[in-house]
Amino acid sequence: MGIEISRLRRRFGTFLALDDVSLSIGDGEFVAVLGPSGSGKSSLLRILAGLDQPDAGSVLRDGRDLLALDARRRGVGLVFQHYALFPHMTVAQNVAFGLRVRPWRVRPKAQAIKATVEDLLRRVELEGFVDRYPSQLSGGQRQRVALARALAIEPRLLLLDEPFGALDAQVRVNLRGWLREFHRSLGITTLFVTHDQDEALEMADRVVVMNRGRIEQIGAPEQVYRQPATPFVSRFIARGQRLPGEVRGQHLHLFGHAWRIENFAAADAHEVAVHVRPEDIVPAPVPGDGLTAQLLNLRHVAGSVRASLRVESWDEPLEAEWSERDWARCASAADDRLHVHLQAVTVFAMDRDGRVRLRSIVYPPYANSSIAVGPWRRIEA
Ligand SMILES: Nc1ncnc2c1ncn2[C@@H]1O[C@H](COP(=O)(O)OP(=O)(O)OP(=O)(O)O)[C@@H](O)[C@H]1O
Repeated sequence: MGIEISRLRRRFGTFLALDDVSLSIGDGEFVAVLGPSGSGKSSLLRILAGLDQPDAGSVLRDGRDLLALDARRRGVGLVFQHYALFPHMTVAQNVAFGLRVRPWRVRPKAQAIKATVEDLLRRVELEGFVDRYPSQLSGGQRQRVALARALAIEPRLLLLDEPFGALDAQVRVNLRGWLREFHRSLGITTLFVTHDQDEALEMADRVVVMNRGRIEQIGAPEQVYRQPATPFVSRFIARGQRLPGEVRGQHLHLFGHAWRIENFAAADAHEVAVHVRPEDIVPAPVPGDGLTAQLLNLRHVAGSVRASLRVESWDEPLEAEWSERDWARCASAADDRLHVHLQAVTVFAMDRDGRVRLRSIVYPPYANSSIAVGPWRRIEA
């Protein structure tokens, strides 16, 4: 049955940190909550953990009111960005803490606690570290101890708030794969808060994208990346960049091409936004074909090529990203001029209130510009 979060609202003074947030989390699911700083991610986590109360809304676990339970009785394991390990306790004592402080009637025997600690340290691959103090561990090791400590109480829900936030880039990347595997072996329902797109897309079963206290989209990583529901998701997840597209009459006009628009209620399109991802601006296979582009600068980064371009007469530089192979193919381009194709663009149609009503992903052909734009997908408010 899992967890049913319904219409949560949290206000700080006049500021709405959570605005009507609803989300279902399946049993054993790994969900990432992704959003920029201040979007409400931690506020949501704190309410689930029992560290804060919402002003409105409900949270049910297996049909029961989770918010009515005291934080200690929620069966929630918590890991924060800054290791909250007790510095004066050894690794083993830290991991055992949650069990030792239980009322004596439900406290396991010392031998059982020792066995649990050993088992957990083996799982987090720190079995030789029982007697060390936190100051004698690396950042990544401390976070794994924090995870073992959170798991000692056998939580039904694991809440991770930027657990790798304070670690350096390489350690973060290593721990991603490790945590993903770890979750697979344990199967505990997990909510993982991060502002790092790669981290969320690589690890989670589903991603919840938040912005200004609201959920913009919930979906599988591939889905939020390929089919963003809003211009914000497109920008934040896929580095979508705005193009000078506009709807006039029954056509979408973009860089001198006009595509006929089908099944499109003008009332739904007070405004349109046309976005392109960096990897969808590709060098044209045939010289002279496609849109003209001026190369503003070029960087070679870890096997790919990142270029800033001015396309046609559009003032705003566009970022493109290619493989070295694609770049080699068009490197014959004379001086700083080349031709590019837009392989896919996303068109959002907004109503008068700025709400996205329709979205279409368009694969513009260059030889034939009479293709209709569509199909449109209705975006539910
Ligand atoms: N106790 C509080 N009093 C007043 N405002 C608060 C309080 N807690 C959070 N806020 C505000 O609510 C908004 C959401 O905060 P929250 O910590 O949930 O964001 P976040 O998405 O987790 O950000 P970050 O990635 O920076 O941690 C922020 O603008 C923050 O300043």
